[in-house]
Amino acid sequence: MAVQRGLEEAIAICCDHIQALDSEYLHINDAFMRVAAEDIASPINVPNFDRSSIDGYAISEGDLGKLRTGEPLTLKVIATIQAGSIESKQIRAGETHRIMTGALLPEGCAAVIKQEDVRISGNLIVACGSLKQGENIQRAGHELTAGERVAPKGLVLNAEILERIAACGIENILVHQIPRIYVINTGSELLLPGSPIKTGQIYNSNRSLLSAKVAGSGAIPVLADSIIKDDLQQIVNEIEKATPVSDMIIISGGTGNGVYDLVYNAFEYLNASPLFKGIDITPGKGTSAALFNGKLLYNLSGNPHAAGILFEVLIKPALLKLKGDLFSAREWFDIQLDSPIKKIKPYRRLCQGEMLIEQGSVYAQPVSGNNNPIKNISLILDIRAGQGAKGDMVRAIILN
Ligand SMILES: Nc1nc2c(c(=O)[nH]1)N[C@H]1C(S)=C(S)[C@@H](COP(=O)(O)OP(=O)(O)OC[C@H]3O[C@@H](n4cnc5c(N)ncnc54)[C@H](O)[C@@H]3O)O[C@H]1N2
Ligand code: MOO
Repeated sequence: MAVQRGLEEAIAICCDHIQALDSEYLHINDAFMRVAAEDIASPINVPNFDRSSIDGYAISEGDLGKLRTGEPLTLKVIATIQAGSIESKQIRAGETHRIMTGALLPEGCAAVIKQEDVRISGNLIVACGSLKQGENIQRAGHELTAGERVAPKGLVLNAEILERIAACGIENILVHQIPRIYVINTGSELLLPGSPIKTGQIYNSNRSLLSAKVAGSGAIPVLADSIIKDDLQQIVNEIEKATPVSDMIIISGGTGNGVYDLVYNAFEYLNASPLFKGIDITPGKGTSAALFNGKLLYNLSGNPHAAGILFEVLIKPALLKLKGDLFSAREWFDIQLDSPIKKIKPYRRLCQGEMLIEQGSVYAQPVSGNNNPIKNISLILDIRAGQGAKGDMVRAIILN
């Protein structure tokens, strides 16, 4: 039987019932923002040869010692080495090779002197000043050694990580499949934006809210074609339609105990395994979840304010788990309220907030409900029973 749960318990129960989606190999150019499904290690040293880190002149071991005496040293330029040249050259005392940044060092090269630091006279250079052994040389494996980990399993592959993977010469990457999240909005009062509205009707804004939240979490929203009326059979049919084509189903509306709140009845009708019915938190206290054919079914409040907050705190952790993302979970942290909550209540509440920086310190400004002027919502605040006065420390997560 489904029971009411605390928020943390509800999150854990949902996460315990799912696992990361299967993986597939993708070409590196198609892997942006996908999640690595295995540790990625460099198969080679990067670079895989000793190279010059500057445009300059290669100095042999013997000539390096001479330079240390402080006397100017004249060397004959006998070659120019371009980056990309794979020809192995040898440098002898009394000679130098002009060498470009990133080019293969000639054998016997002990350091490279900057071209700005030499005087050029025909095919001779005059160098002076002391150089350290290995100066301006990048050794093989300077960036990465063969076998070194470039990206751990579970990491979202951003531009910088993809650059490192490419630098190792890896062409195909094993990544998790992207979760497809089916969004169903129930409510006989709902209309899609663009349709003429009659008194008593409202536009379905949860569809935009939830599909944007899904997309913003790096998953694919799959939207029900139409609005689903508060009708048991319609809800059941839509869940049956959604299950084979998605990895998780989010249904808004119908979490209450009114005559037409039928989503949970649909869960029961379908024999879905109940996970919880109700969460001990406001808003969203009517939120429920069940497991149907291995997929999580969530029922969020129809109230968009509640649906948005519950998506962030309850659904997002499960979505990250489905993605195989082991690193993006948000940590709750403590922050001071810059202004009071409208009404202090004797129970735990979640609310939206803005992060403010004042004189180098960070504060949270609560933003309540749907009927506020649009603000840059950057936080969700967790207000404990009795909290909410200016200066109170509350818990928060940053939205991204
Ligand atoms: N007797 C009680 N009634 C209510 C309680 C209660 O404790 N006792 N709780 C209230 C709270 S709090 C909420 S939240 C709602 C929960 O409602 P439902 O999840 O059943 O959602 P609906 O009744 O369908 O809608 C609530 C509200 O939101 C509007 N809505 C619904 N869907 C959408 C949508 N897709 N886009 C935009 N707006 C939507 C809907 O028209 C309602 O105004 O129950 C309270 N009642
Ligand atoms: O529980 Mo309602 O979901 O407070 O807004």
